Amino acid sequence: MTDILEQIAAYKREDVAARKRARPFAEIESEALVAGMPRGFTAALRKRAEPGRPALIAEVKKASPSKGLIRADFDPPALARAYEGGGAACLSILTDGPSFQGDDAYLVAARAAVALPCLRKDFLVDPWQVAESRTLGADCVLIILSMVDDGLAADLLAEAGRFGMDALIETHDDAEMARAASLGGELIGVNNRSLRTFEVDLTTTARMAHLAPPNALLVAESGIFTPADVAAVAEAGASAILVGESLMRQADVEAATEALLEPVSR
Ligand SMILES: O=P(O)(O)OC[C@@H](O)[C@@H](O)c1c[nH]c2ccccc12
Repeated sequence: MTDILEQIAAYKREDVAARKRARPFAEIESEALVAGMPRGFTAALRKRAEPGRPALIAEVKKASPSKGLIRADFDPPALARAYEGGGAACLSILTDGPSFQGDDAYLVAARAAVALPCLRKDFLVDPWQVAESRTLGADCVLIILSMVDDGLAADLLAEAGRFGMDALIETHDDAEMARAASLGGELIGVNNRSLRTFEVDLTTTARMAHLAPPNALLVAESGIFTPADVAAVAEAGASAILVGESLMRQADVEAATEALLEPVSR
């Protein structure tokens, strides 16, 4: 059975092959090396995180394979400014077209509108994409362990480091957390949503947090809707949260961002 991850990996490999033909590695690499200073992504999260109050990575997300269209009125620079004003520490911008209606231009435009570090949210299957991400302004890339083997993950991580970028290593089960730890990941995410079944379970973070290396910064990803959800993953050990849908569905994104980060009294 081919699940969605395999489908995505297949079209990404084709897409990257085409992009590479247009811009060989030596060319994209030299562009990446002169693309300016990355904004420290992990550093910004560390600076913002407080005990019981995780730092927010706010996601610019138009649509998803599980939810379809999430936000019709979609203006990446305006959304980026709303997130910044509402207290986000960093942004995540989806650039995958086929599954998420993202675009490379959304990353460029959103980053230009704010001072926040930006994650390029896409599916990496080739180190060439890390260099490309830097040319688009990305300060951080995503490495989804369920899509890559250890050798490729290590190459992607090293490539990010070479360009001064951070990498968010995404896990979904105990075995992947063990792989993230042995890769020496400094920024490790637990996706509460299975990318294979789309099932969301917020307790995934709590079940896996104790396996994260103590020096890593832990990010709880997906399915976070309320200040109580934020408090629950913070209690489980997350120092940062990655939130898209729940904020994208609000008319006033800035106010919703502020409200989500409001501490809950218990
Ligand atoms: O919209 P949500 O449920 O708040 O989730 C955001 C983010 O975690 C999610 O978009 C995501 C996490 N990992 C991914 C990998 C690929 C695509 C998307 C994702």
